[in-house]
Amino acid sequence: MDRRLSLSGSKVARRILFSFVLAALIPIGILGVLSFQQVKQQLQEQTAKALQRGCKDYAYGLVSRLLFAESSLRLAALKIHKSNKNDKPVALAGEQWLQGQFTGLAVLQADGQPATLSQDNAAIPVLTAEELAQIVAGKTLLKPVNGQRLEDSRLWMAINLVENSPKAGILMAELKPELLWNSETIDPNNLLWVMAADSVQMLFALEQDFDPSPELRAQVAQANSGRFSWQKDEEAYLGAYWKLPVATLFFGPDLIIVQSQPESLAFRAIRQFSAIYPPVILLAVLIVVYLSSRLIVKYLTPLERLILGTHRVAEGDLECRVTIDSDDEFEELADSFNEMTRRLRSQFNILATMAEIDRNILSALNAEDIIDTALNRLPSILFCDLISIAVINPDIGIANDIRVRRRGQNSEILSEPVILNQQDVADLRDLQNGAIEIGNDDEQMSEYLHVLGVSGAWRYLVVPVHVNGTLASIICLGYQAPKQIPPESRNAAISFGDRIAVALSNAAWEEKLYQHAHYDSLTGLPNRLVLHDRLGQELARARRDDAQLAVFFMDLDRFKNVNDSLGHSAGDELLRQVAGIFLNCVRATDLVVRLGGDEFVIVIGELHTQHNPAAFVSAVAEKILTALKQPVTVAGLPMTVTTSVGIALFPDDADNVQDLLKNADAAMYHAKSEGRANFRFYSPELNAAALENIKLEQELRGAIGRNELLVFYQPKVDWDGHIVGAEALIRWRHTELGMISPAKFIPLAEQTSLIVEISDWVLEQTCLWVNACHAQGLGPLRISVNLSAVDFKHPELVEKIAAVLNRTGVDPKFIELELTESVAIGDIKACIERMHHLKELGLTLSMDDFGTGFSSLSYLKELPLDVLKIDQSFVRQLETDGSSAAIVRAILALADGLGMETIAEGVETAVQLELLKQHHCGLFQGYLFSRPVPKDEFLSLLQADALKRGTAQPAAS
Ligand SMILES: Nc1nc2c(ncn2[C@@H]2O[C@@H]3COP(=O)(O)O[C@H]4[C@@H](O)[C@H](n5cnc6c(=O)[nH]c(N)nc65)O[C@@H]4COP(=O)(O)O[C@H]3[C@H]2O)c(=O)[nH]1
Repeated sequence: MDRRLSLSGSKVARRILFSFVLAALIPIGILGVLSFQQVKQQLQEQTAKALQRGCKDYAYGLVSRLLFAESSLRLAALKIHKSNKNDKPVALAGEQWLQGQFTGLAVLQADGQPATLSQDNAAIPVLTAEELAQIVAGKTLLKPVNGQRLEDSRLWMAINLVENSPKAGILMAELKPELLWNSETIDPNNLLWVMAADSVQMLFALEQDFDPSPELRAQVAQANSGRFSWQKDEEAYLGAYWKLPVATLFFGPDLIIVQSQPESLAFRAIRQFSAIYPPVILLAVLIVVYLSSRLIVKYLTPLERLILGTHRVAEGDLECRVTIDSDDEFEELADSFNEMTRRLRSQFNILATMAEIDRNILSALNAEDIIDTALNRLPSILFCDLISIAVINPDIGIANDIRVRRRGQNSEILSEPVILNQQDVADLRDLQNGAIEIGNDDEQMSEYLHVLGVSGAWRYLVVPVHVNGTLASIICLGYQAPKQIPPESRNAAISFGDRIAVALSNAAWEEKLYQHAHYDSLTGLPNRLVLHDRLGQELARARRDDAQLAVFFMDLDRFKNVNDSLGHSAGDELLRQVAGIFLNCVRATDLVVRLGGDEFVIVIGELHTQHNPAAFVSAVAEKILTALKQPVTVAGLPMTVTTSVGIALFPDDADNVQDLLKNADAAMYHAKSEGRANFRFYSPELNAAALENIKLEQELRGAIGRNELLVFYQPKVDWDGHIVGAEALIRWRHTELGMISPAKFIPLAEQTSLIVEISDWVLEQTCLWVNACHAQGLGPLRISVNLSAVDFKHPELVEKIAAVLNRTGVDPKFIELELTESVAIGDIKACIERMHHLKELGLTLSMDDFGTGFSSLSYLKELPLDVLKIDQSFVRQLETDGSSAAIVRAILALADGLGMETIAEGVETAVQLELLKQHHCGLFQGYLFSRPVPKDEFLSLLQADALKRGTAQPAAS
C-alpha cells in the first residue's frame, strides 16, 4: 500500500499547516511589532539625543563665536582707546579682521548716547540704564534687537571702551549674523532656531520665515534642556532644545537653541525596516510552509496509509497490510495494525470455517461430512501442523475411526483402532468444555497421542467432545516444537469441539429420524418410502441392463384373527418372525419391505443373471410358502401362518413403480380368492377382475332397491334326514350377470359396510319367512342367519335386531344367529356382554366355521353359545386327513362338554355323514341333503319332508 499524502485532501494536514504558519507568524509578527516599536523608540531616543547634542554643539560654537567676538571687540576698543581718535571706529570697521565679525561698530558716550558710528545709518539700539550700569560694571552686554522680520533681528555686543574706566565710553558692535549663527554643521533637513530665553523672541531660524507657535516657544523655554514632538504642516517632528546660559558670560538673555527634525527623517531606518519586514515575514511563512509541509507529508503519509488500511479493513479486506518504514511510532502503529488485521483475518477465517461447519451440521446427514470439512479447513485457520479427529466407541473405549491430516497432505484414516487407556478416558470425560495441552515428553502422553506423534517432537492440544455426558470424540491439534499454541487456536478448537458434539448428536438424531422415516420399527424392514425409492432405482437399472424384475405383494392369511384372538403383541411377534422368514428366503440384494399391517412386498432384482427368470421367481415364492409352513411360536403357542403372494414382473406386467405394485396386489387377491396359501402371477385379466369388483360394488348398492337380492335356504337335517331348520343364505340375481355368489359380493359388502343393510334385510326376510312357514303348519323350524363381524360390531346391533323381531312378530326362538370366530372373539368382555344381550332377546347363537380361527378354548366356555358349527374344510377332509378327523372329534367332544348343539356343514357324501355320526355330530347341512334353495323350493322340501315323516311328528325345536 503506497500512497502519498495530498495536503489539499487532508483536513488534518491543512489544520497542522495552518497551525504551523500561525505558530510562525504570531511570534514573527509580535517580534516585528515589538522590534518596530523598540527601534522606533531607539531611533526617537537617538534622534532626540542627536538633536540635543546638536543643540549643545551649536551652543558651544555660538559661545566660542561670542567670546571670540568679545575679545575682538575688546581689541578694537583697545585700539580705539590708544588711537584716541573719534573716527577710529570707522576706520577699524573697515579692517578685515573686524569686518568678518561685526557688521558695524559704534562708540557711545558713557550715558549711552552715540558718539561715533562706523556707519551713519546704523541703527544703534538704545541701552537701558541697567544695561549701561552693567557695562559700566565691566560686563559685556549682549543685546538682541528684533527687526521687522526675523532676518532683520540682530545681536549687539557692548563693552566699556576702556576697561575699568566707564567714563571713556562704550564700544558697541553688531555681530555679523552669518558668522554668529553659523549653521554649517547643521543637517540641512533639520530645523534650527535660537530664541531669547526671557522674551522667547526668535533670534535666528535656519529656515527662512520660520515662526514656531507661542505654545512651542513657551514649551521649550520651561527647562534648560529637553525634547519634544510637534506637528508642522501636518508632518510630525522630533525636537530638542538646550538653554545656553549666556548670562554667566555676558549681560544678556540666555539663548535657547532648538533643533528639530521630521520624524520621517528620523525614522528613515524604520521605513527601510518596514519595507523589508513584510517580504521577510513572507519568506519566513514560505519557509515555514515548505518545512511544515515536508514534515506533515513525512508524518501524515503513514497516518494516511493507516487510515486507508482501516478503511479497507472496514470494507472487509482483511488481507491488506500497511507498510511503513519510518522507524518511529508510526512503524510501531503499522506493525500493531498488521498484527490486528492478521488476528482479525484469523478470527474471520475461524468464524467462516465454523459457519461452514455449522451449515454442514445443519445440512449433512452424518458426522463424517462434518469431520471431513473440519480436517480440510481447520489446519489452515488453527495454524497447526496436524489435526486428528477420533470417533470413540463409548461402550468399549476404543477410538476406532481416527482421521488424521498432516499439513500439506490429504487426510487419512488410521487403520488400527486404538484402545484407550481407562485413565485417559476418565480424564477426558472429566474435562468438560475445555482442552489440555500435552507435550511429547509429557508423562501424560497417552497411547492415543503416541500413535499420532510420528514426525519429530510435538505439542498437542487435546479437546474431548462429549455427547450426552459421554466421551464421543477426541480432537487433537499437533504443533511442531517449539511453536507455542496460539490462544485463538485453543478457543477455536474448543468451539469446534462443541460443534462436533452437536454434529455427532445431530447425526445420531438424523440417523434415528432416518430410521424412523424409512424403516419399520416393528420388523426393522424398510418401509413404503424406501420401497418406492429403491424400486425406482431398480427399475432404472433393469431398464439400463435390459433386465427383468419381480415384485411380490403379500399379506398373511387371516392375520386379523391372530391379532384379535391373541392380542396385538402376539400379532407383532408373528410379524417379526414372518419378516425374518422372508429375509431368509431372498438374497441379500433383494428388498423386503413391510408396507404396514400384514402387507409385505419383496423386490427381486438382477433377474437377468437367471436362465429362466419366471422359474426363479416361482421358486422363490415356493420357498416362502414352504418356509411359512414351519410352525412359529407366538405367545407360547405353536402356530403356522400362510400367505398369499401376488407377483408382477417388469417389464411384462408394468413398467413403473405404481403399476407394478398395483398389479402385484391384484395378483395377490387372485391368489387369495383361489384358496389362499399360494402364489399367482399377474395377468391382464386380473386387472379386469379388479375393475369388475368396482363395478360390482356400485351395482350392489342398488341391488336391494331393484329387488335383485334373494334369500335362499339350505336345510339342516337330523340323523334321520328330516329338516329341522335351515340356514338363510343370500343370493344376488343380477339382471345381466345372472346369479352372483355371496362368496364374491359378501366380502365386497363387508369392505363397504353395505353388509349391515344387507344383513338387516336378510334377517327381516327370514323372520317373515319363519312366520309364513308356521302359518302354513310347517315347522317348527329354526332358521339361522349369518352375522358378519361388521354387523356384530355395529353399536346398535341389539336394538336393530329387537326392532326386526318386534316388527315381524316372530318368535325369537326360531331365529338363530351364526357368528364367526372373528366376531365372537376380540374385545372378549364386550363380545360376551353383547352376546348375552342377544340371548336375552330369546335368540339362539351359533359359532360358524368353528376350528378355522384361533379361538382360545379357555374362554369359549364363557361365551353364551348354543351351537358349534364345524367348518366344511374339516368335513371335506374327514375321509382323507386324519388330523381333520381329530379336530372334528375334538370339537364335538368340546361341544358336548359345554352342553352345546353341534352341526357339521358342507356334508357332501354319505361317508362324511357316517363319520360325523360316528363322532356324534348332532345335525348336518350340505349338498348331500340339499343345496341352498329359493324359499318356494324350500317350502316344497318341507312339504316333502312332512310327507316323508308320515305319521311321524315334525322335529321339535
Ligand atoms: N362346497 C359345498 N358348499 C356347501 C355345502 N353345503 C353348503 N355349502 C355352502 O357353504 C356355505 C355355507 O355358508 P357359510 O359358511 O356361512 O358361508 C357363507 C357366508 O359366510 C356368506 N353368506 C351367505 N349369505 C349371507 C348372508 O345373508 N349374510 C352374511 N353375513 N353372510 C352370508 O357367504 C358364504 C358363502 O355362502 P354360499 O355361497 O351360500 O355358500 C354356503 C353354502 O352354499 C356343500 O356340501 N359343499
